[in-house]
Amino acid sequence: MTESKILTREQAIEQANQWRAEGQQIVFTNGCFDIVHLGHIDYLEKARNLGDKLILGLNTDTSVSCIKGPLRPVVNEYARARLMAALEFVDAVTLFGEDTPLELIQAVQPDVLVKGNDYTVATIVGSDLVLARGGRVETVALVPGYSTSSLIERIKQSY
Ligand SMILES: Nc1ncnc2c1ncn2[C@@H]1O[C@H](COP(=O)(O)OP(=O)(O)OP(=O)(O)O)[C@@H](O)[C@H]1O
Ligand SMILES: O=P(O)(O)O[C@@H]1O[C@H]([C@H](O)CO)[C@@H](O)[C@H](O)[C@@H]1O
Repeated sequence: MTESKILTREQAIEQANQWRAEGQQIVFTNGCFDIVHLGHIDYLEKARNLGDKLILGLNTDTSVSCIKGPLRPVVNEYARARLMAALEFVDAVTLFGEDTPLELIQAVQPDVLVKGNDYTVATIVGSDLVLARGGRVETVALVPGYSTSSLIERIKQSY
C-alpha cells in the first residue's frame, strides 16, 4: 500500500539517513497541495528527476489555514497525504505543522531542495541550509494557468 510512504518525522529522518547511506541523492520539496492539479504533478515529477528519492513535506491542515486562510484547506491532511503518497515519483511524505519546513529540512538534510518558480532560490525556506551543506536549490517552471486557488474560484463561479 502506498499509504506506507506516509512517515512520521522520526521515520522520515531514519529513511533519509538510510537512503543517504546507500548513496542516494535525496530531493526535498514541500507544500500544501490542496486540490492537486497538473502543475503539482508536473513539478513533483521533475523534482524527483533531480535526484534519486523525493521526500515531500506536507503542511498540516492548521498550517495550511495559517498560510492560505481560514477557509483552507478544502482537502484534509490525511487525504492530501494519501494522494501525494499514491504518486509513483513521491518516495516519502511527512506532515509538518510549523509555518515553514525549516526544522524538517534541517532534520532531513536533503541534497536537493526544490520549489516551483513562483519562488526564487533566495525566497525558498531552507535554501541557506542546503547550500551551506554543499547541496543544490532548484526551481521548476510553473505550468501556466494552474493553481488551487484559481480552481476554487472557477468552481465557485460555476455554482
Ligand atoms: N502551476 C504550477 N506549476 C508547477 N508547480 C506549481 C504550480 N502551482 C504551484 N506549484 C508548486 O506546487 C507546490 C505547492 O504549491 P501550492 O500547494 O501552494 O499550490 P498552488 O496551486 O499555488 O496553491 P494556491 O493557489 O492555494 O496558492 C509549490 O512548490 C509550488 O511552487
Ligand atoms: O504550497 P506552498 O504555499 O508553495 O508551500 C509553502 O511553501 C513555503 C516555502 O517553503 C517558502 O519557501 C513554506 O514555508 C510553507 O510552509 C508552505 O509549505
